[in-house]
This record gives sequence, structure tokens and C-alpha cells, in this order.
Amino acid sequence: MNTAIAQDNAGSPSLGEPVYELSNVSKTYARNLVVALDDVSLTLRKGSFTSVIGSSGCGKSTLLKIMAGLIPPTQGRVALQGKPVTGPRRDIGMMFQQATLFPWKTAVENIVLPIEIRDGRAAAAKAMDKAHDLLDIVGLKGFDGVYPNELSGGMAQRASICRMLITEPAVLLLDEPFSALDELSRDMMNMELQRICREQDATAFLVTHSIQEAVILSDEIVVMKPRPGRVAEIVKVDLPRPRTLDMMTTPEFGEIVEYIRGLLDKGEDM
Ligand SMILES: Nc1ncnc2c1ncn2[C@@H]1O[C@H](COP(=O)(O)OP(=O)(O)OP(=O)(O)O)[C@@H](O)[C@H]1O
Repeated sequence: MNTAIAQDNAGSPSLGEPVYELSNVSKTYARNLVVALDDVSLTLRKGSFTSVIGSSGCGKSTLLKIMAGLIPPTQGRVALQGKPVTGPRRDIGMMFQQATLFPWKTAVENIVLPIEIRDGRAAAAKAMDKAHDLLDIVGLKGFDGVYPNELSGGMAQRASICRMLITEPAVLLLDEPFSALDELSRDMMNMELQRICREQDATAFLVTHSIQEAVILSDEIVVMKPRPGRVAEIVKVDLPRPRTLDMMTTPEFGEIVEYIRGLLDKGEDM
């Protein structure tokens, strides 16, 4: 074990208070009796960035959906800020693979939409200033009045980040948000995501298929194995912050990537 990798199932003492807690969560889909998750326990701490990685079918999306309150677990407890998650909540922000912006609304109108749905038009109008500020933060200054079909894939995902942040969620759940982008844009967006998370002291949870992406972004990486989906190991990444893309060429980075690749290969054999 080297200096940049540490196994830690209890979470890092250097990070903040527990925000999100999953205790012994299991999920069996009633339709086909597939055990998608078996006894998963996780703690996300305030301001931490956690990724989950594992082969196809090991339960990553199921885990995210349970965390988002979109589906219930069969067993176990899920709590956000001390309160059980029993359905979709205001303090949970989500972002998906494809930017799901409404084509008939401008960028800024899309961003205030969660406020409009939640609190009505007057509240959305009041939130406009904040939406303009967020566009500024993600490098889309001046694109407020632009419709989604005039935005590139990366720009649309930037607008989606703003829409997720406008309600100031306690936790950001990210389901491969940049996987549809080319590699260069994806790297840039990951650095942007890191900067925003640091600025907002956000707690983030990312589903990814990319070991590199998980390592460059995360404080902790949950490595899962399939059949049934369970946690193989939680790997702590002790690379300094802020992370930069050139860190990806360092031996420390390479060692963590190899270590995780080894865990995933082992999972495949089980
Ligand atoms: N709605 C559902 N009904 C029945 N079985 C399901 C359902 N959703 C997922 N499963 C099963 O549960 C298991 C875990 O699926 P899940 O989508 O969570 O995996 P994943 O790790 O996200 O996969 P991928 O990386 O391919 O997206 C799989 O065996 C899948 O077939």
C-alpha cells in the first residue's frame, strides 16, 4: 500500500460531518428477484467527493436511485441530514448523462425551472439574479437567453450543473454526467465540477465507468462487485487538492488506478 491509497471503511476524519448515511441497504427487484444490492453501508461527509465504480450490473444505478429516493430499498436505512429518505427531496440535486434541458425554454429559464415548479413563478423570477451568477460561474456568461439547441453538449451540461445548484442541494448525485462528451471536454468539465464543488462546499456522489475520472475527482472510491451487487472496498485517495489534470501523469495517480483496476478484475472473477 502506498502513501496515496488508504483503505478506510469508516470515512476520513479530515472531512466534515456525515451528511448522507446508508446502513445495510439491500435491494431485490420483485419482478425478477435479482439481488441488485446486498448490505451496502456508506457515509458521505460534508464537502467530500465520492465515486462509485464497478462492472456493468453491479448495482451502481440502483444505489443512486435509492439515494435519490426514486426507489425504496428492500432493507436498510437511508438518511440525509439525519432524516430518512422516503421519496424525492429538495435537498438532493441530480444530474444525468444527457442534459435534460427543455428546448422551448432559454438557458436561464431552464435553470430557474426547479424553483418555478417548487415555489411558483414569482419565486422563479426572484431567482433570476442567482441563475445569472451561476451561469457566470460555469463560464456561460452571456448565454442566458440562448435556447438549448444553440448550446454545445458541454455547454448544455454546464447549464444542467447550474440547474442542479440553484436549489442549493445538500448532496449532488451525478450519474455519469459527462460521459457523452469527448475526452477533452470531459476532462475540462471534471475540473470545473471540482472547482464548483469546492466553492460551494458541496457533497458529491458520482457514478462512473472511468477509473481515471474517479481517481482525479474523489476523496473516496466505492469499488463494487456484482452478483449480488456489494461493496468490495472503499479506497481513499490522498492526492492533494485542488487536483489538476497533469496529476494524471504522476506515478501516485497511476498506482491508484492500477490498484482499483486490480480490485475490479478480482470482482469479475467472483
Ligand atoms: N427495474 C429493474 N427491474 C428488475 N431488475 C433490475 C431493474 N433495474 C436493474 N435491475 C437489475 O439489477 C442489477 C443491477 O442493475 P444496475 O442498473 O443497478 O447496475 P449498474 O451497475 O448501474 O449497471 P450499468 O453499469 O450497466 O449501468 C442488474 O442485474 C439489473 O439487471
